[in-house]
Amino acid sequence: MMSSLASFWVWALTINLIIMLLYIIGTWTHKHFSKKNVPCLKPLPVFGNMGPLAFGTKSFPEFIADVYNKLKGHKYGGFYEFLKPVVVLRDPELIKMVTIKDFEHFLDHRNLITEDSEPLFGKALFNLQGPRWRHMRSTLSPAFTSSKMKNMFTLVSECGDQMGDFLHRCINDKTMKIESCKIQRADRRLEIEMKDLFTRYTNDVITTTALGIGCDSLKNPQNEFYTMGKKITTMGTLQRLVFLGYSLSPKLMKALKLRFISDKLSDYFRSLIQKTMDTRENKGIIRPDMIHLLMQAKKGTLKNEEDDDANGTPSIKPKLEDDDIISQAFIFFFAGFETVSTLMCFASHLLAVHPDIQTRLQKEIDQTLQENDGKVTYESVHSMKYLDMVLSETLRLYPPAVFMDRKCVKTYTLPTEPSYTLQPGEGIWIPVHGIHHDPEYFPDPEKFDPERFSDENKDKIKPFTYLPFGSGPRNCIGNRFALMESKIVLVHMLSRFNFKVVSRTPIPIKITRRGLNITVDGGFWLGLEERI
Ligand code: HEM
Repeated sequence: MMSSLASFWVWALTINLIIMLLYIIGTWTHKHFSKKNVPCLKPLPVFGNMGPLAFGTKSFPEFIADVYNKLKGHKYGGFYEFLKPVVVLRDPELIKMVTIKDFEHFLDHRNLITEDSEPLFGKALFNLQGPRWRHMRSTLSPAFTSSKMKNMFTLVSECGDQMGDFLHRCINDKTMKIESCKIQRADRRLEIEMKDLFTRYTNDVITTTALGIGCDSLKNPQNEFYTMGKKITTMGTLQRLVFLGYSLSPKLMKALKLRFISDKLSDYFRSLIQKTMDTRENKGIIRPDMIHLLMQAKKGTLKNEEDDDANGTPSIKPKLEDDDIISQAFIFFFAGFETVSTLMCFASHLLAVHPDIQTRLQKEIDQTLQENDGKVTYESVHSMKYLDMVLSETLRLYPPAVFMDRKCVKTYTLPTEPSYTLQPGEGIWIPVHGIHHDPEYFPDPEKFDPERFSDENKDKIKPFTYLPFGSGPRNCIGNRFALMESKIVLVHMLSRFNFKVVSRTPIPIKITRRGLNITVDGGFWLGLEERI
């Protein structure tokens, strides 16, 4: 009896000690901000302030807006990414300092994924650090100038046209098989899950422009590029856990060999690009696409018209290795597949729900096409002001990148009260979704109102409160391409079809709490009918 009582107490003491130890470890860093009198969110042991993401109780945008709103009244505040203290910037002036004026202190994104844990990601521009990032960014920038966009325009426009033709046939030819895509016939119209449709479009655009491979993912719904692209970019529950694991401890994830992308997928991608480059090299094929520009960058012959010196001598960049090229093509694919299709889903949904705005946009498109003999050209697409306003407002309401980050690389004292000095390695979050929904900057923030971006109004937007593509030298290198691609598909679609609300259209929109992709549960269903 005595011995079982003693062993009970030994067990109870041991369990208590373990709980206390875990508590001490799990809250070890959680006094970081309060000790410095910095306003901060109240953390939970181990999870810090990541609970809503870890437990799936909030969607990613809701989570970011919540962090932003809880720090209301402060220019910046503290947040715990599990055990890691992170500074959240709220004030536009501070965002300007960090992303532009004092950029030298915040050159890098936080590289949770390193080159040795995930080589394809690690070597890609987004993850590169310091001088290697500088070199790669200046090497790749010439691939994204207006003149290069103009050269790629036709390739992208062909994808938009191809999609329009396919949908036209779907409506008119009842014998045509469409089972593999999420498209259903209903009388003289189609009901379409727009995420499925637009990821097929972005897949075709990115395979033709970044990989140099022509593809028709509507006609050939199971093509391997689309299947692989979906696998790479779907951030489901497993990827969400891996992402959270990397936020908690990149070292642990590396030791456990847990990756975002399986070896099979990364080997597939690597050999695809390598083969394309070899074929181009051996057969002397030249095509106006990104792979050609990357191959020029590899040879050091990619010319940046804007960099030429005063005598007109072309500036030549240093050479790159095959692996560097493969990683950049991969990040273009990754970035282009998901973000642009997300933007297109929200844009088409908002247009269906606001038929007056849709009609006004169609009028602009019709008139511009009429003035250009019905042709969709680079100049005509870029001359459409209302189109630009509609997309800008969509990016405000639903920015596909809900937050951005920076890593401090040189000690920096924030130029505000309370004083706080960031040490090298410390992270910063900029809560884009929260800022875009702040009524102080965007009155009636939940209203879809393209007029905010009209010529008369756009200058009233406070600088550094509209950040869909980030800010400063580390902003999105693909922003021109993304906008061009989105404008092209809207022109092709709206010149031929109307977007309509159907019974399955999610109203109001509820962004999913599962996974990390910004999408809606049940899908972005819309009706599509031909214009008469
Ligand atoms: C609507 C579509 C897109 C959105 C909303 C978007 C947004 C962003 C944002 C917010 C960043 C971080 C910026 C910062 O930290 O200041 C970024 C970086 C980046 N984006 Fe995009 N992006 C889009 C499309 C694309 C496309 C189509 C490409 C490539 C073809 C691309 C390539 C990149 C790359 C390579 C970076 C890293 C830049 C660097 O670190 O120097 N993005 N993007």
